[in-house]
Amino acid sequence: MLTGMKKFFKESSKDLKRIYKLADAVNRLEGEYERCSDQELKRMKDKFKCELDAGKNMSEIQTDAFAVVREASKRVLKLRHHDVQLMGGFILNEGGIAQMNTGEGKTLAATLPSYLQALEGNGVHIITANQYLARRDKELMGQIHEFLGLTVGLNISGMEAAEKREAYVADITYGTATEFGFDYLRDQMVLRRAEKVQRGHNFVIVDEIDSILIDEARTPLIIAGHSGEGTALHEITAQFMKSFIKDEDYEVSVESSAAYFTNQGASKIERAFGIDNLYDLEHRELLHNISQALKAHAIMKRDVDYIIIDRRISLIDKFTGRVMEGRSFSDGLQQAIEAKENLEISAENETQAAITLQNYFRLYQSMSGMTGSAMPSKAEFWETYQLPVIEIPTNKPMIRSDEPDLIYKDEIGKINQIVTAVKRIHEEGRPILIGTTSIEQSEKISVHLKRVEVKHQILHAKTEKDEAEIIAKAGRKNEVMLATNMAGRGTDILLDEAVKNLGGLHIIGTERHESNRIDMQLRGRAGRQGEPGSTQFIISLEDELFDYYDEEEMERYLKKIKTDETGLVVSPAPDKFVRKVQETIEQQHQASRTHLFKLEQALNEQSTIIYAMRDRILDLETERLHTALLEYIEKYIRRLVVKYYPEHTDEPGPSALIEELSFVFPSLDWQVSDFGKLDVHLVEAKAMGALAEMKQRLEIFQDAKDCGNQLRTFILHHIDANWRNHLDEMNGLKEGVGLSGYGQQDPYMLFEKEALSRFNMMLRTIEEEISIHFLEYMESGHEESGDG
Ligand SMILES: Nc1ncnc2c1ncn2[C@@H]1O[C@H](COP(=O)(O)OP(=O)(O)OP(=O)(O)O)[C@@H](O)[C@H]1O
Repeated sequence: MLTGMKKFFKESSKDLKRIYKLADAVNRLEGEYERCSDQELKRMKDKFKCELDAGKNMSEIQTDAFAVVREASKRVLKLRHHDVQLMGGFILNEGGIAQMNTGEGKTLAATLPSYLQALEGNGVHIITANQYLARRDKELMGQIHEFLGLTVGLNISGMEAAEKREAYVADITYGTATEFGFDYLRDQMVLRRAEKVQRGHNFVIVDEIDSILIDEARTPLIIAGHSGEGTALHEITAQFMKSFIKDEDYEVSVESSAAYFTNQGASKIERAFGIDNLYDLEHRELLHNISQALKAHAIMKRDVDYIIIDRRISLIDKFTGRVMEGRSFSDGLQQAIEAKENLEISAENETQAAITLQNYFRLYQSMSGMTGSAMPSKAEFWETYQLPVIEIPTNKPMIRSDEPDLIYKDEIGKINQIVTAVKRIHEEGRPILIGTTSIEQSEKISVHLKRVEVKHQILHAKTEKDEAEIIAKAGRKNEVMLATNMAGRGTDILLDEAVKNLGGLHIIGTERHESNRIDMQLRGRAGRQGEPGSTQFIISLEDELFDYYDEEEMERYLKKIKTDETGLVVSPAPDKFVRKVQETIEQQHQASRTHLFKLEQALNEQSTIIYAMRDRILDLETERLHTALLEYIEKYIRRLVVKYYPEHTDEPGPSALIEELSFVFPSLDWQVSDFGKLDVHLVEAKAMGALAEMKQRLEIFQDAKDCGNQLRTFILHHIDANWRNHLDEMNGLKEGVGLSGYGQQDPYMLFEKEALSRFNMMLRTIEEEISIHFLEYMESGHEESGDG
């Protein structure tokens, strides 16, 4: 039904009419539910559930359910859902993306479909942009659901497994995408079913969905284990890089965030390490290590890409300005940065499980989302995820004034203008939010504001613990807040009444972001709920954004520009130029997302197979586990027989077969002379006879205490170890696939083919290892465990 509905959604305007009518129907029910007592409202849950059990479908009860939630909200939070919020709620309920302007109250809109969907009892997940919002929304919106008799859970990082399980059992669970994704990955590594924390993937509402499916699309979640590589080399190469000079020893391509050694640089390394050719295969490890050291030295910036807290590196998400919980740089880069910063070097990691956020959300029966900035990516949402975007009108007309950008030739002109603008608006008493793209930049502007004695608060990843307090003050008279993108998506700055009369919050953007959507989010902190406000970007052509743009085109433009005496670019059409740069960069990003998405698909399917295989082992009872084990061994034996007695040859390979079989059945005394004369069926029969003996031994083994679980661990251990190896191999394979094709062939098809063949090989290796090690394991007193 959902697919049909989504097709229907494509015809957006027709849809809007239909949704209007539904909202109207809810309005007509208002009087009826107003007359209900609190208890009666609460009991509606049971009534709806009965109706669903009796065969009604959700669309038959949706208007009543929405009316009930609205009534509860009026009583509990004193907030009455606007009609546009009801409309957003219907879109979400049907698995679409509701484009609702910033500040329209998406959080409250989500309470409607989450109640309705939770009635089925399979759990609803609400994904917020960060943990601060998850907690805020759970505590606030949760009151409505609890009032209506539902349970509400909060899932945040650092919780014990038992607490997480409790959060997931709730009817509605709030949390961030990464936390849900990591829980899923951890669930794929448990050795007992009861250790899992999630209970399935039913219905999810993703707030700020463009942030998750677009901005974060290129960052996978990775659970890494230690592989225990040495650290000394990192220290040596980091030290060595300090003497390297840009454009002499290495070159930087900002566009692709990469740095390369020049010939001179490579020779320097070769001399220092006493080798002939750095690029020889035998120096692969050194080359890899020193390339990462170069990246750490030349590309990765402290207080931009990462911060150091308690002598440890934490990654900063440039789209949200927040620390990326639980993530570290992969492939030795983390260690290279630690060495550069003279920190203790952590053990190098090997991928144990990985998933991209998009693929995680594709696990759900139904996904829906909301955001104030979906429209620019409407086509991508449809093409990649088959998610329709429906634009919901605002409740009140938007009166915010978005002033044209001021574009300066250089940074000095820009900062002067920012300071002038802040002083002028500050004198009027209006609160100001200055949005920056990094901690480094915030600190720079802070110095200038201090010089002119403008008091200000600073919000960024290092001051995160004070976030709620800083935000609470930010809408008051005379307040100036300097913030990274942390004050972006979801941040709700409440204005004092006096401030509304002065003209509301003024926002200054100090850099255009790589994506216009992020600019929209920053502007969206002002003019919420029809309130007054204004915004303006004050930028310079020296901003980082322009580093990503084609160098020659940039130079050509710079030659043509005319500026006034303050350095403000007046022609030719600076705003048009900036828009073009931003669009070009967005297109590049989209191409690379599509590339990654295609590569991920093969691996995603394989993960599904492996995880299903694990789940089967987790769920089997001891006796069935034996059968499963014998099946593995039987398959392996049959494959061996076919291998050495291929169908159409007369020349069997008995001695090699016996050798391989003797790994599985070491006590068997088979002579080559017995085999040479036998035909293939007899060989197979004999091997199966040995298997039957093994079955008997298993039965004895079965009597031993807890043997079922030990056996489970044994099998899972072999599955997991091979899967980890495979993931590692696939990472290498992915790197080798360029955006362009090889000759006439489609690179993705080649990749898929290779990925499939390696996967099948891995499945065979799992059977082989289990077959070969099983007897050994039984004889060693079955003590082998899953950690290794
Ligand atoms: N029906 C309503 N009546 C009155 N106030 C409301 C209503 N709905 C939401 N609000 C208020 O509007 C403000 C904005 O709400 P919220 O932060 O949920 O917006 P949002 O759409 O999520 O914004 P963003 O896109 O920035 O995340 C909040 O202060 C909220 O309390």
